[in-house]
Amino acid sequence: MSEREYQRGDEVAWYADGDKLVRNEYNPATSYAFDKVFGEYSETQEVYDVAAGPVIKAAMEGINGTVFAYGVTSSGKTHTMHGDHNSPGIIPLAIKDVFSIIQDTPGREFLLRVSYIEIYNEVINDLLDPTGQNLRVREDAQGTYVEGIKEEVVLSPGHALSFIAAGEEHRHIGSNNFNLLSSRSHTIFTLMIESSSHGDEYDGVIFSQLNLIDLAGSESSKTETTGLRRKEGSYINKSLLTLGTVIGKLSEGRASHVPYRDSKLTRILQSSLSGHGHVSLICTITPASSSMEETHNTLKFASRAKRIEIYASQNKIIDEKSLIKKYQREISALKLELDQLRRGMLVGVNPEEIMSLKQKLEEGQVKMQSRLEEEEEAKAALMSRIQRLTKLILVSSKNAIPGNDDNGSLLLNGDIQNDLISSNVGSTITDSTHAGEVISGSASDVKRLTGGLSIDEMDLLVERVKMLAGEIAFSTSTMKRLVEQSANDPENSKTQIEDLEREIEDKRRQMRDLEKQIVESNEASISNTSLADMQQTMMQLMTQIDEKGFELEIRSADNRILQEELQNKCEENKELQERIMLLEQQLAMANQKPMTSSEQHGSKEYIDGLRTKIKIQEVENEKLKLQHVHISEENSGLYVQNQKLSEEASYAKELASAAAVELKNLAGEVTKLSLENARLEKELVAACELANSKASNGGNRKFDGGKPGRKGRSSGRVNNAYDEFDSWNLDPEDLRMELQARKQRESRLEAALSEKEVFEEEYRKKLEDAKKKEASLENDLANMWVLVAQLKKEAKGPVPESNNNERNTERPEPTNHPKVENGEQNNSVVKERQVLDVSQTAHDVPKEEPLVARLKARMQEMKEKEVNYVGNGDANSHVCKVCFESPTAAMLLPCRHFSLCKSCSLACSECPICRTKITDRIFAFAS
Ligand SMILES: Nc1ncnc2c1ncn2[C@@H]1O[C@H](COP(=O)(O)OP(=O)(O)OP(=O)(O)O)[C@@H](O)[C@H]1O
Repeated sequence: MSEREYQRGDEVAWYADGDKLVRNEYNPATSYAFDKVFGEYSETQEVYDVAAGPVIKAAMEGINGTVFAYGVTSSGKTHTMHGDHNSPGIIPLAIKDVFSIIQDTPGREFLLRVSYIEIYNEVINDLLDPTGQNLRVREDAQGTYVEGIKEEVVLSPGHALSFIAAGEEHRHIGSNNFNLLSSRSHTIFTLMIESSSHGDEYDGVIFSQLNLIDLAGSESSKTETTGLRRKEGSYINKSLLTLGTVIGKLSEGRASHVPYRDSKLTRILQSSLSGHGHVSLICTITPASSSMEETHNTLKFASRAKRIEIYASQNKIIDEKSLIKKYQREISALKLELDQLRRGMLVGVNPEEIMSLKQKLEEGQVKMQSRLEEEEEAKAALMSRIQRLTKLILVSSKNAIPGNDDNGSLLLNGDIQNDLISSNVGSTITDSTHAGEVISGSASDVKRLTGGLSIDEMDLLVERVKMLAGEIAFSTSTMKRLVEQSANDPENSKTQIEDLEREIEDKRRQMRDLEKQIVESNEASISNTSLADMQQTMMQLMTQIDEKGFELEIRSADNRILQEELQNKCEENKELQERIMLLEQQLAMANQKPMTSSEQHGSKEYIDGLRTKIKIQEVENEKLKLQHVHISEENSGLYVQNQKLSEEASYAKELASAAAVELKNLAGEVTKLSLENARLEKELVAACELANSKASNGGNRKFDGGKPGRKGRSSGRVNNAYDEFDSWNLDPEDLRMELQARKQRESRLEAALSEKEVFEEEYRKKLEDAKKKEASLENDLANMWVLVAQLKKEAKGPVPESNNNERNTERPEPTNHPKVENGEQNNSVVKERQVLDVSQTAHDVPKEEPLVARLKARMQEMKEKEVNYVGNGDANSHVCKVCFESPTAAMLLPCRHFSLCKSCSLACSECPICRTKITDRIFAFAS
C-alpha cells in the first residue's frame, strides 16, 4: 500500500498467496491464479526477468513482442514501465538488454530504430516530433501502422533513453486525487529491430517490432475530476473498455467479430494481439480495501487475457524492403563513387587551377565554379553519408577484431576500433557509463588527418558528445521528477537528487574532456598537415566560403523580399491612415451639420443639449449592447438547460417504462407463484387427509411392517391415494416447509413489487418535476426574449406604430424557441407580451432605469434557478459511468445496474460495475 492509502486507514484486501495466487482477505474462497504474482517486496528487475526478458529475447530473434502494463490509476504502471533512477522500469531494462544481446551475438549486424507515440483523447501524437499531431492509423499487408511517425536510429542505450526523455517532455501528465503525476495518455515506445548475418552466412534480413506500452489508468467514479480531467478520464475509460472487450472476444477463441476499430489503442495493437507475436501483460493492483472492487476488476481482466492463445512465429522480410540491406548496398555504391570522384579530382585539380577557378569565379564564370562546387559537395556528401550509414549499423565488438579481449564493449560496425582502443579516446569511451559504445566505419576509405584523429574518430567523438548530452537531458528530467516528488519524501529524495547531480556533473566533465580532445586534435592536425592535406583543407574551406556566400546571397534575397513586404505593409498602413483621416473629417462634417441647423435656430444651448443627449444615448446604447450580449448568453444557457431537462425527462420516461416492464414481469411471477401455492396447498390437504385416515385405521406406518404389509391392503380410494403419495416418497412435513418457503418468497416478491411501485411513483414525480422545470424555463426564456425585444426597441428610441411589424420580425425567438414559434407557449407569457405590446403602442414605455433594474432582477432570478437546478441531488447519479457525459439509458443488464449510456452499453460485453457478462440487453425504450 502507498503512504496515502495507509494514511487513509486502508486495510489489505487482496494479498499474494505464494507466487501464483492472489487471494481476497475477507473472502478467502475468492482467488485468482496467474503465471506469476509479484508481492510487495518484488523489484522491477524480477518482474522484467519473468514478464519481459523472454519477449525481448524473442524480439531480437525476429518475433514481434509487446509488453504492457494495465491497472487503475496510481496502481504503479508508470513505475513498472519507466521506473525511476533507483529502480529502472521495464523500458530502460529492455533497452539495456537489447544492446547486451547485440554484444553477445557475433556474426550478426543490427539496425535499431525507435519511435514514441501517445494516444491522448483518441488522438495520436508523435512524442519525438512535436509537429506530428493527430496521426492516422493505416493498414497494409503486414498489419496496422501509424502513418507519418518519426523513427530515429539509435546507437546506444543512452541514445535511446535520451529520446524517451525528450518524448516524456511532451507527454500529457496531470494530477488527480489519486496520483499527482497521473498519465493522461497511453504511450507506445516501439523498437524496430533489423538484423542479418555477415557475408557468406547471409540468410536474409529479419525484422521485428517490440512495443513497450504504458497505459493510462482506468478511473472510477471515486476519482474526483472535473472539466478537462473528466473528459480525459472518459476517453481513457472508453479505450480501456474496448481493450477489455477485444481481450474478452479473443479469449473466447471463437471466430466472432473483434471490435479492434472501436479505439485507436486496439487498432494499433491489432497486429500484436491477433498476430504472431509474444504478448506479456503486467497487471498492477493495489491491495488497499478502498480499491477492492477496482482491483477485483483488474484481476478478472487479467484472468480473461490469460486465456488468449497466440501462435508466435518469426518474421522475415524481403531484402529490398529492409533498411539495413538498403544501407549496406548504398554504402558499397557510395564508396565506389567516392573512389572515382577522388581519383578524378586529385588528378584534375591543382592549386593554380583552383586559383584560376577562383579568379574566373570572381570574373563571373559561373560554370566552372559550379562544377567545382558540385564535385566538392558531392564528395563531401558522399563521405558524410558513408560515415553516417556505416555508423548506424551495430555489431558486436566480438566480431571485428580477432583475439579481441572481449572487454564488453559494443561496437558499431567497422574496423577502426584498434585505433580507438589504443588511443586515449578509446579509453574515455570504455570508461564511460555506457561502456564500449564505439562507432566504426570502413576507416581505410576515410582520410586520416596526420598527427590527429581520423575523420571517423572525430565523428565518433562528436557522436559520443551528443549521446552524453542526451544522457544529461535524461538525468535532468529524472531529477526534475524527483524534485517534484521530494515534498512527499524529502530525506530519500535528497540523497537521490545528490547522486543525480553528481552523475550529471560527471557526465558534463566527460563531455568537456571529449570536446577538449576534439579541439586539440583539430589543432594538432592543422599544425601537421601535409601539402596535400592543406590543399584539401583549403578546398574544403573554399567550398565552405562558397557555401556561406551562397547562403548569404539567399539570405539577402530573403531580406530583399522581406523589405519589399515591409514597404508594402507601410504603404498599406499609410493608405489606411489616410482613410481614417478622411473618415474623421467626414464625421466632423457630419457633426457640424446639426450645428448649422441649430445656428439657424440661433441657439447654442440647443446644440450643447443635443450633444449631451447624443452622448448619453451613446452610453445607453453601449449599456444596452452589453445587456444584449448578457441576455444572449443567458438565452443560450437556458437553451442548454432546456435540452438537459428534456434529456432528463426522456431518461425518466425510459426508467419509468423499464420499471413498468419489470413490474409486469413481477406481477406475472407472483400470479404463477400464487397458482403454484394453491396447488401445493391442495396437495398438502390431500396428504394430511391421507395421514389422518391412516392414523384412524390404526395403520401406523412405523408398525405396519413396511411396504410388504401395505401391499396386502384392500384396494380403496384412500389407500390408492396413500400408495400414490407413498410412491412419491413425499413427507407432509417437507411439503409444509416447502409451502412455507414459497409463501415467504411470495411475500418477498410482493414487497419487491411494492418497492418497485414506490420507485415508479418516485420516477413519475421526478418526471413531473422535470416537466414543470422545463415549462418554467421555457416561460422564462420567452419572457427574456420579450424583454430583449423591448430593450432593442428602446435602444432605437420611440418607434412609430407602423414599425411594430418590423420589430417583430427582428425577434430571433422563432429559431431558438420552437414552442413560441408553434404558438404553444404558456399563457402567462402571452399575457405579459400583450401587456408590454399595449404599453408600447400607447407610448407608455417604462424608463430605462427601472427596466434595467428589472432585467437585472430577472437575471438574478434566473441564476438562482440555475443554482437550484444544478444543486438538486447528486450531479453524478444520472451520468454514464464510462464516459461521464451522456445520461444513462434505461437499460436492464442482467445484474440490474442502470449505469451506462446507450453507446457505451452497446460497446461493452460486461457491466463495468460488477463485471457480469451481458448476454441480453433489454432497452426499455425499445419495449
Ligand atoms: N511497486 C512500487 N514501489 C514503489 N512505489 C510505487 C510502486 N508502484 C507505484 N509506486 C508509486 O506510486 C505512485 C503512483 O504510481 P504510478 O504513477 O506508477 O501509477 P500509474 O498506475 O502509472 O498511475 P496513472 O494511471 O494515474 O498514471 C508513484 O509515486 C510511484 O512511485
